[in-house]
Amino acid sequence: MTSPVDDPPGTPRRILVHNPASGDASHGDQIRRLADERGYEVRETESAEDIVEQAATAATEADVVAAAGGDGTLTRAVRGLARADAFEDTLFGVVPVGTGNNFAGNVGVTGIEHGFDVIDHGDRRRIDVGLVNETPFLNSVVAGLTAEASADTEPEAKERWGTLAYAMTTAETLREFDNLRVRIEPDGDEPLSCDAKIVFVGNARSFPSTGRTQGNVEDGLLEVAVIEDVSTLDLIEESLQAALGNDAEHVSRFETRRLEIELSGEPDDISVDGEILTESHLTFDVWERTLWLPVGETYEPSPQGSR
Ligand SMILES: Nc1ncnc2c1ncn2[C@@H]1O[C@H](COP(=O)(O)OP(=O)(O)OP(=O)(O)O)[C@@H](O)[C@H]1O
Repeated sequence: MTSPVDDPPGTPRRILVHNPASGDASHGDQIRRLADERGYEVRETESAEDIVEQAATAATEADVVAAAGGDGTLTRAVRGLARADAFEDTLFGVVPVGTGNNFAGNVGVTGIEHGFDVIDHGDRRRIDVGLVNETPFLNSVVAGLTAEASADTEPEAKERWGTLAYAMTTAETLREFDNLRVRIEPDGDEPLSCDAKIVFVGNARSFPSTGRTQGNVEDGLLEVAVIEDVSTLDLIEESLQAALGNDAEHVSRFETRRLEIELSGEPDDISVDGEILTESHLTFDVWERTLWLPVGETYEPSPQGSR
């Protein structure tokens, strides 16, 4: 490929951080070919932590840092940009080669070649980055009954139902679960507290209320859906209703910048962009309109039904 020293002056330097294990791991040749044609240096990652490190290093060397992977890879690459304090002058490109590719879908990137095209020709937006316990996330965090089950959720179900697949998988486990304590601090409003079985916190992704899963990712707010303390059978019903686009009785929705969740007494599993972490207390925040991101044609800044 073209070496950076051969580039004419003023050519932006481009690095693609590639997770060779994402998805079905069959994309290596295509990624290298397209990257070469379009002037990217490809750096392959070796582990989850290596994604963060390689993206952080790339951000100090390049103007465009693209990540080829699934949601877990993209989130970690953004953590790398944060570590390098590089949001101001780095364009972040998305090349979807994962299983679900939820984030790519929500920003209008539909495939590998399209991902490269969007970096060159897409509108450049500045989007929010969510924070959970000071760690950046892109899509969503799920705490409660469903998070533990999410690791077992089939990729196909994940793609079809999104977050609801977790609820449905959980329903199969039929086990007791202590409530979560949730404290929401809406801007300019009194804080409010409630108990919940499941809390969904979305940034680029919303808990469907009208069937649409793209969240508003430029409003500085997280979309919170609280599923209250209902019996497991009610929970299944609620999940199905929500999947059908109906608002369900036990689902309360909020938009807020700040939120705290106390897990039930001891550390528990939560799902952060599909990866399982173990925590006992969650504090959320938002870096508003921070990440420079080229988006595809179907991206909508304020999608209907994303509340
Ligand atoms: N060589 C590697 N480099 C980086 N990560 C790797 C590697 N091998 C395995 N992994 C694992 O890949 C995970 C990230 O996978 P990723 O989310 O990109 O793909 P996916 O799960 O197929 O897609 P999606 O999240 O969109 O469903 C990391 O959490 C890490 O544990």
